[in-house]
Amino acid sequence: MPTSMPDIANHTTAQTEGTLDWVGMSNIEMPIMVASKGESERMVSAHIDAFVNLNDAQAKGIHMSRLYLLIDELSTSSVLNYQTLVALLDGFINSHQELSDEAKVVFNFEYHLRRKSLISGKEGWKGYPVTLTGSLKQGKLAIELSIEVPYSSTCPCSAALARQLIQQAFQDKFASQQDLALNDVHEWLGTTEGVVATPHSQRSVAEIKVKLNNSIDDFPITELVDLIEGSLKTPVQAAVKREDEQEFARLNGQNLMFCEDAARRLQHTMNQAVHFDDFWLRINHLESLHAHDAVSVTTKGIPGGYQP
Ligand SMILES: Nc1nc2c(ncn2[C@@H]2O[C@H](COP(=O)(O)OP(=O)(O)OP(=O)(O)O)[C@@H](O)[C@H]2O)c(=O)[nH]1
Repeated sequence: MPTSMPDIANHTTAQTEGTLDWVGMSNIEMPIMVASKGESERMVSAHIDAFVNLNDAQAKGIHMSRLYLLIDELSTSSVLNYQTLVALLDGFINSHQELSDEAKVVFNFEYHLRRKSLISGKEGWKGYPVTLTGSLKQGKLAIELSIEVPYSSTCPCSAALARQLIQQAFQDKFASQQDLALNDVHEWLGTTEGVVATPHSQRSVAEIKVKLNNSIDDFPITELVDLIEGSLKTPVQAAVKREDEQEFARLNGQNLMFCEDAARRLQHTMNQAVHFDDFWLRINHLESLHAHDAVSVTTKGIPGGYQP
């Protein structure tokens, strides 16, 4: 490297002095090997944000290349797990000794899991948007896992209204008949005149964030997905045969929910999951009745924890 190259970051001072909360890079694209509990390590295509604070009010700027190269080393020679995420944050701060004492890194990626069909025994891939965030602020480490889980929700109000129409249609059809033949009713129920109305369902998304503590070695991505899908009961499906679709219809009918119901279910489940220090969740029902969404938000509610 020629010795005469200007080094603005080191040899100039700020035009206007001031400390900054975060300085760094956003949307760095890199392949990253991710270690998740119970899964083989796998490569994901990550979009990464990397930051340190700028504590020196006069310094021109941080050394972005140092942050980039530390992440690059993780990408090419290591695996992302709890320990390497913490080491990365330490590396950010150590590489900026006179400038920074806080660090933050955010990994966004799609994580694919094999998911089983409801009845047929088939399997298929489902991709879940995952965000892993690590920060070291005032010596305090925070590691957070957030995930989005799509599912189906059927409106309980619409179901009740549809049932009423079905009852009315039954009345209209059979009220005048003296001897009701079981076969006639059975056959009629199998027609669109019998089930004259169907409730509306919607693609819904549970967004959930959890604080991880250092008792965790590997990121519990699958565990979190299983908890959420097991609680809601109607996750969207990958491989579907007719028997799976029928079971999905039954599960939807037996798990009618407003966005409040879904949030309370997950709240209950997450309160039982003792090894997550804190949680935040947002339920989004992408309505098919309305053009807008029905939304509910809740947290564990611990002092100093997540805010709604
Ligand atoms: N701090 C800062 N750097 C930027 C920005 N935009 C681009 N860069 C570039 O990031 C590059 C890397 O900066 P440094 O990490 O200081 O590079 P370097 O001086 O070769 O590396 P060291 O010798 O380790 O300090 C420089 O070429 C900067 O111009 C910005 O907004 N802020």
